[in-house]
Amino acid sequence: MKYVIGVDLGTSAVKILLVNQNGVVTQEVSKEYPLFQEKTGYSEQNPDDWVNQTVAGLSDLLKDFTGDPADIEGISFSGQMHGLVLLDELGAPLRNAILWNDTRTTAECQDIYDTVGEKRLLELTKNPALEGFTLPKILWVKKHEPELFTKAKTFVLPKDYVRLKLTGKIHMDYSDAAGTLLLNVSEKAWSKEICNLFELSTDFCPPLVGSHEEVGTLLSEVAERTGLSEHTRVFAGGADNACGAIGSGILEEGRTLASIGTSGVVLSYESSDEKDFQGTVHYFNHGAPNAFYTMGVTLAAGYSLSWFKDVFAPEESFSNLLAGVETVPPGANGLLFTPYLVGERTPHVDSTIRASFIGMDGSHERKDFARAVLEGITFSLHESVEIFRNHGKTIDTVVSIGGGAKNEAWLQMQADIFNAKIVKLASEQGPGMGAAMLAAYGCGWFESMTECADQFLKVDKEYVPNEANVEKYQELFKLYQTVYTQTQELNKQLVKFRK
Ligand SMILES: Nc1ncnc2c1ncn2[C@@H]1O[C@H](COP(=O)(O)OP(=O)(O)O)[C@@H](O)[C@H]1O
Ligand SMILES: O=C(CO)[C@@H](O)[C@H](O)COP(=O)(O)O
Repeated sequence: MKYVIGVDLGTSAVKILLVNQNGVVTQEVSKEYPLFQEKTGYSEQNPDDWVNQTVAGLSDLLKDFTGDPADIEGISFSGQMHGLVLLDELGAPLRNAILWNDTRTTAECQDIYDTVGEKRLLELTKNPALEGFTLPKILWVKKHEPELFTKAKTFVLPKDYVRLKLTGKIHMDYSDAAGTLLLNVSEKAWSKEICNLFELSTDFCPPLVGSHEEVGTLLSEVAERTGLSEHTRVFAGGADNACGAIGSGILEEGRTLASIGTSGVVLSYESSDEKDFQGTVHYFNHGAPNAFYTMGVTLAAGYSLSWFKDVFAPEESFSNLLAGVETVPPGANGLLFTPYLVGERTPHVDSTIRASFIGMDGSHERKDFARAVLEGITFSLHESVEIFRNHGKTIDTVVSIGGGAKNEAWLQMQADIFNAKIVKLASEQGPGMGAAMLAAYGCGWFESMTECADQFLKVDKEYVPNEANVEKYQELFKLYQTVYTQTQELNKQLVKFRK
């Protein structure tokens, strides 16, 4: 039997899947790394933690693998998007990576609008200037750490750094480059116009490749440390949401994905770059050749639940924490939660808004709070579903992946809040599966990504909306939406009291 490996470099951990030619996940390893939040709005990771944990994970996987390592034909990557990894001329990181959920760059986003113009930026990149994207982070380092910036030879995104250390070769794929705000998304080329306006030489941007393209083989010392064969073929891989889409079969018009990792996204396939959402949702290149996707992003989706667990039940498992939420009625007995722990992106581009619990009552128990957190996260994702519906998309079926697909009550809640059928696949690890599928397609096992999806992806269970709950949630969603407008000004005034 032949195998491929999908490496998903998430924000909480790297998750590695060994997948056989039938699409069955035969082994899984996960290794965590820390997140550094030195100040409010800051979010960083050490790029070498990613590499060390990926190598350690691959080595654990190979220790338990009973076959011949030469049968593992290919490996590919999925990675948290947008994170800035600045490299010196030797390819060493000059500082910690500044991540997608770091919102320190509001001033730099304004600079981008002032310099490029809002309309022109949308024409070139198909996206607005958002704090989480990479160009604002580059400009922040240029302004605040000028000496360090003079040593910067190039930049990469998180999974590109790991791939660089595994192969010695530097690349960035289109689906991830789309989130930098330096790519002309339609032309699939670095925008000379934007680079010139910010005095960035085009050498500063790494060579571009397609997600399924072969970029080399493993360095011999990496093969030795992991137990993999030196001949393992390495394929570029893609942005985690592009890979999540591939790993969930979002490969044709009309397909929708809800992914709840650290962030949460609602994503829709686009066969062309021609639709106009006026920047209300992100518009990126897909990991599948010549396709696109649109998506709305909740910054703290799974992160809200992990935060709640870390603060109020640090010793307990997620399943313990969520035990009993199904016995609490919709609306959590009058408790609402908004998940703005690190600010928000969709539909409110706002780096100063913070989360709220509204309606706390002396009778509330922990399970009411847990249900309110799940509902708040799901309401936030529903804001993106509504944007898509308001632009004429039909959303009647949604594939759910990530943490949100690990809990039955949460899956049913998604069906009731989105008022759509929710599909849970055999593996909820969409991005890792998508990366494995890119390697399988790259190895030539299939004629197309769709053929690969037909073979690899299996439906496990479907959840249909409960009419009575749908009605209750429609009323609650309107109340949820007013919390943002009612707390926006209050949060601005609280900024000076934050860390
Ligand atoms: N058993 C569970 N039930 C519900 N949610 C879970 C469970 N286990 C993990 N999660 C959620 O999933 C999130 C992690 O999802 P994952 O896709 O691995 O994230 P990332 O790719 O960002 O590292 C956590 O933040 C947590 O909130
Ligand atoms: O910023 C975005 C998308 O624009 C995030 O979705 C990141 O890509 C992080 O993903 P996870 O760690 O939540 O998977």
